[in-house]
Amino acid sequence: MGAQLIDGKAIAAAKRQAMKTRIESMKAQGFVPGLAVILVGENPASMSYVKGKIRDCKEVGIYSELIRFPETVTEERLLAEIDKLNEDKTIHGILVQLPLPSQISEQKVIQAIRPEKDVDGFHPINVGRLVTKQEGFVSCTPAGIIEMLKAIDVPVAGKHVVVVGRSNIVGKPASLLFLNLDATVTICHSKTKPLSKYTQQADILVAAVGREALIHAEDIKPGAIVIDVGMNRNAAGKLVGDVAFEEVKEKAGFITPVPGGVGPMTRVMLLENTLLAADRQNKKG
Ligand SMILES: Nc1nc2c(c(=O)[nH]1)N[C@@H](CN(C=O)c1ccc(C(=O)N[C@@H](CCC(=O)O)C(=O)O)cc1)CN2
Repeated sequence: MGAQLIDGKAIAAAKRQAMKTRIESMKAQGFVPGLAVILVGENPASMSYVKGKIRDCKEVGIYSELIRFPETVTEERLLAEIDKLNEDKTIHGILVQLPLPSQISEQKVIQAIRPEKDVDGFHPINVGRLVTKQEGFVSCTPAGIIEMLKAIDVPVAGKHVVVVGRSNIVGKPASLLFLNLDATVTICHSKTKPLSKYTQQADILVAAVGREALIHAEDIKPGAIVIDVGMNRNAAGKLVGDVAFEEVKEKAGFITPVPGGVGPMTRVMLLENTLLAADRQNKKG
């Protein structure tokens, strides 16, 4: 029997629909949630992601500003813009699209954003809050993965979750989120040998490495939930994940597609984080 597909696109669409009412009621109370998106350069993928974020904001009724800089912008200029947005009362969330050109320190930029406006959840204060299970912002892709599991009614407590990948954006925060939900977590990476020894034990397997067909059918336990975070272009230029989808879907219990799985959930969680930021800042006054 084949796996059930976890349709991230449909889950995200339902979430956006539900948000519209919430935003209407925020507006009725006299405030409009606002997001500023900073894009440096003309990387086609980044341009397309940013366009999607602005489109999502428009759809649900979030005010958005797109601020663009040339590839050659200085770190100082970028930091000055973030300072301005930190003070702007109409902006509740600030996002700087990554990656940034080499003359700019990503860490400096991330740390310049006020933690209350850090809707990407990348600021060390928000990472620390996740570590210590306090209220903050959680990075959008890991938060989207948890929302997907909620949508299909899969409890996480007591499950063995194996996360392959240890990036600051996905692998590490995903592992912490699962741990905070009482899962038993194993983190694997490029030096884990043999990888399949660990992945075969996973009730929930998260593949977040960025390598096409890293996970094959023999690498998973029958009935496992397989979450594919990979976004790779194959030889034919087609977008594919880290999981060999056609073979793994025959053995898994649930599986996410690429595209249409984790990607749309990443987008919708940015909207959720922006609403959360707006709510918190409105309450503080
Ligand atoms: N500041 C940030 N930069 C980056 C982040 C991030 O969360 N914050 N993540 C990625 C890019 N990203 C969002 O910014 C992102 C990538 C892909 C998708 C998505 O919906 N993908 C689609 C397929 C799109 C395609 O066809 O090319 C899918 O999976 O269905 C959403 C968000 C790096 N930078």
